[in-house]
Amino acid sequence: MTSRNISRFWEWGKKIICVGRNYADHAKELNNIVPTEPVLFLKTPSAYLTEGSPILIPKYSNSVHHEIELGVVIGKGGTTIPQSSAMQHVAGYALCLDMTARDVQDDCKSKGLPWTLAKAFNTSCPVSEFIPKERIPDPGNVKIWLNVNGQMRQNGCTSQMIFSIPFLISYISEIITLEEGDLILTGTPKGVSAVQVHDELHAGIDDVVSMTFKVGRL
Ligand SMILES: CC(=O)CC(=O)C(=O)O
Ligand SMILES: [Mg+2]
Repeated sequence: MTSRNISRFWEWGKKIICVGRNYADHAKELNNIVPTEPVLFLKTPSAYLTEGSPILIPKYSNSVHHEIELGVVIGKGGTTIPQSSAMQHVAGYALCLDMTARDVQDDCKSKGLPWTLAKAFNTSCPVSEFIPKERIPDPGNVKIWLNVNGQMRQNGCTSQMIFSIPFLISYISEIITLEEGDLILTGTPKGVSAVQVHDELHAGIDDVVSMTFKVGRL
């Protein structure tokens, strides 16, 4: 059997589990209630995008927003993982975008429908290179930022998360068995806004990693 390389986790086709409203400032900017339990939703592996290919706005949306997020790559699977050992299940990190068709999400919310069309379309999860866990010793205290065409739009710190990474791993693993190669998106800080065709999105985690994506349309 050929062994797979975790540094290309996006090719493995495993789960993308997303946490919403994990930063109070972002929940408030969208007039959402600050949650007392994590809000979870999923993206499909066809959402993955790596640098060099454009983010494609789907035909059915006129308002796709950027959401910059720290992604946690699972290295060791498990069910009902205690918080105390949760970090032992982490292989590393990736900077991620949770591209969101906000107009469609608003419509789904008003009708009580799931967010799949808004969140899980192809190219809705651009990712940076894989970052081995040793390169981010304290993932609960790193700056994540994003600019669009050179203008800063998002500049947050993971210390602002409502639910910590160990808590999220433990909470999620009670409901969904985590597997090697799964990715957890940990939520976005404030500053989300709509992107336009030809925009250039440039984002980073402190001085650890940066990534650039262009926007196109289907
Ligand atoms: C309202 C949202 O889209 C929630 C979300 O994805 C987040 O990161 O917060
Ligand atoms: Mg998000």
